Amino acid sequence: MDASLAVRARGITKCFGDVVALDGVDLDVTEGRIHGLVGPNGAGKTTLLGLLLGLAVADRGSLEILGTPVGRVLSAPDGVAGFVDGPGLYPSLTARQNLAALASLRGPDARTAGIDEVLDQVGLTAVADDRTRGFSLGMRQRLGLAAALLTRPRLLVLDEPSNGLDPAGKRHVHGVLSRLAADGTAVVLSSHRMDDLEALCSEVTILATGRVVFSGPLGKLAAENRELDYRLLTSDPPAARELAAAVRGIEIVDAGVLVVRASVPALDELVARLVGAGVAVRELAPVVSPLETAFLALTEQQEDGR
Ligand SMILES: Nc1ncnc2c1ncn2[C@@H]1O[C@H](COP(=O)(O)OP(=O)(O)OP(=O)(O)O)[C@@H](O)[C@H]1O
Repeated sequence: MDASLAVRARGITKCFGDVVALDGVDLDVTEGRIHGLVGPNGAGKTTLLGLLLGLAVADRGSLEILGTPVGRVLSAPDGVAGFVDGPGLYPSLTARQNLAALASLRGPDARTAGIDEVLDQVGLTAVADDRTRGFSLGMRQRLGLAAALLTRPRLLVLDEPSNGLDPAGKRHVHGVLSRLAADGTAVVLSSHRMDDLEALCSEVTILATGRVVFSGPLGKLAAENRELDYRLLTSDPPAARELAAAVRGIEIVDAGVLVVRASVPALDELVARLVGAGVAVRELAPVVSPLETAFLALTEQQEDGR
């Protein structure tokens, strides 16, 4: 057993009747890391998160959470908090009353953070005494996060936590999750937003039809020899086009707004030539992120193999 692993899953299989939702899934999540779970609809993400939260048990395989093997009986593992399919809230109670109800359900001996503290953490202090019936999706998501933080979890499990959040809300929640991870909490979250995952996660697991098609550091996905399309804004577009056309390994995809298809070494060569020719590079960014490119390629490969 590896003490630094918050989750160690081996060969996890979970079926619903004839549907194999998870098929021999291995997953390692290290303490203090934010681990992203991605996959097309129906890939098994929510099912896997539900197993981590103790909402269901696997049919086969072994699961250790925070160093303790999970048995075959339904129970929430100690130190784990979070939600799938949106947080469960009482609509007729205020945000503060919802949290107070949850804290009292946990009993006087439970490790519980202060209600004001968690409301402040998620940025809901101003609406603490409003009934949650009128809360937007983003506000409900934040309150769900506050409810999870109430338990001071060592493993936080979140299904699409950025759903419904505006850019400021998303930034706020990203800050909360990053600080938790810096303090040693492991965070596992699912998302369909590749930009969110790239901004937050150090590791990702890609699921497709219940199987892991990639698991590991994000950097490993953005392999340097992979060709991507890059948008290039410079101080002298005609000169940039001419220089791009002359670099071996660069294909001009769009000559209007300059988009080039290149591997990282060819792109480096182009940037060096631009700088050498006195052309300023104002923006250079992949049109589709490395994670999304890898995700699409890996899942298409799996679809083709079926
Ligand atoms: N309670 C259930 N009863 C029957 N089938 C289920 C149940 N829960 C999940 N499934 C099936 O298991 C498979 C995986 O579902 P799951 O919800 O885990 O996928 P997901 O990756 O979270 O999808 P999405 O991105 O759409 O939320 C799907 O085929 C789904 O229909």
